[in-house]
Amino acid sequence: MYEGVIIEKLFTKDLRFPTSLNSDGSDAMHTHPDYSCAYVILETNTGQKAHGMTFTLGRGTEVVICAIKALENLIIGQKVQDIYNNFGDFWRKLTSDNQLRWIGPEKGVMHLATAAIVNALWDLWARLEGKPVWKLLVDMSPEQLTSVIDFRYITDVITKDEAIKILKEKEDNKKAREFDLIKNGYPAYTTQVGWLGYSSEKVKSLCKKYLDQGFTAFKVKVGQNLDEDKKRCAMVRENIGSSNVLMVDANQVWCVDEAIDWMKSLAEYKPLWIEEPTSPDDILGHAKIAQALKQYGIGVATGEMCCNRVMFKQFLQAGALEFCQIDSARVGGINEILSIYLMAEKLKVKVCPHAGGVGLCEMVQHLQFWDYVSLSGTKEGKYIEYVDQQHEHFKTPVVIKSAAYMPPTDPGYSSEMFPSTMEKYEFPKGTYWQELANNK
Ligand SMILES: C[C@H](O)[C@@H](O)CC(=O)C(=O)O
Ligand SMILES: [Mg+2]
Repeated sequence: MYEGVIIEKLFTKDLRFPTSLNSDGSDAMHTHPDYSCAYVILETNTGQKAHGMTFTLGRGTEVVICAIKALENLIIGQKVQDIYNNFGDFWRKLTSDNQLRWIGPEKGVMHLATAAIVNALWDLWARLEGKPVWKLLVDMSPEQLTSVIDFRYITDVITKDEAIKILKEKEDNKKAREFDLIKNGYPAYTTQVGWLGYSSEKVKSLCKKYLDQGFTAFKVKVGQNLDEDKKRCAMVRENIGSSNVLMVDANQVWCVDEAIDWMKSLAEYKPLWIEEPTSPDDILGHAKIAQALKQYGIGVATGEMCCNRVMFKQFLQAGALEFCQIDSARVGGINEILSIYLMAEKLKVKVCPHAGGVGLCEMVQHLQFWDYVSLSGTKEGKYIEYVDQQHEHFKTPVVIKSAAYMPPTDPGYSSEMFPSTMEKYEFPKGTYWQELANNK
């Protein structure tokens, strides 16, 4: 299959959207984010194109582009058959270049670059198979699926054989769950109501807007000022009512003990979780916070900036998170994310993906759909994050009905953006940025 198909070209685009102008996407740590992405287009000798990306916040996207270019020679000239016949081995080659790994390994800018390329490779595979990525994953046998994963460094928690066993145990009702997914979709929560820079009036009216659309779970940003947080949480709680779900997200601003104290003060608003209370690398710190907040019914959520499967492994082993927030544009793309899902399933931790960023909703839905149909087999107590930003730039944007993600049918990873978007928002030569520079 795919005989003679070779990856011939790799293009990159530095795409930036001026979201900081309206505080869209703002939080206590990232007060002025310009939602951006390092975007990759692969082209084969047959003319097939595929699209992938990793999410960035504006400045620094050019550094990720540089790292993607450093990996380019590992991709160009590859026969796609060789990649997909042994994707786990290929993924290891991509992350183990004996010189490049020194500036990682498997973390930081190099791993963001890996994610962008690997996401494009999955888009390509799904297009060649004529399926959306979620269906490509669902249709794989446990043996095929585990063959894409590099189990190095995680066999103390899960081996390939164990993973195959877990997947086999879930095979019986897969068809029924796939029907359910197509009919009812997958529950979403929204963060759109609560970006930190939004005024109280705006938060209030957005609560109403998303309640009217059927949302029952809402996330707000906290962490800059305790009195303001109390007012905001009280107001949101009053607007969404006591039976709906509230989550709060501090985006890493606190020290460990500060996080515990701050959250004790917000406990009366009954948040389901506190997200990223402290440094994303502090596993034992998160464990301490989780332990201290258990009595208040507040769980710890983290993962959107967790750099690789080894860190996730330790978070899971240490009981440092109750909600595991994989991110489709981090770690080394789908191959590595699948290993995190498998560890979370084995250690009975809920996966609630992060999606606050460009294209993250579009991509991550595929993974959570696969998890439901093939792995965890349940949606109970789980949500995919939804933010209502930049969807208009995608050829196949997410479809949300009654606060549920509906599975896409188009082949690929839903990651393709319009050429007109690139003409306008490529930095710095796109028309939007040129006009801005000229008006200055
Ligand atoms: C800077 C991003 O918008 C970040 O605040 C997103 C995030 O933390 C989330 O969606 O969760
Ligand atoms: Mg977050």
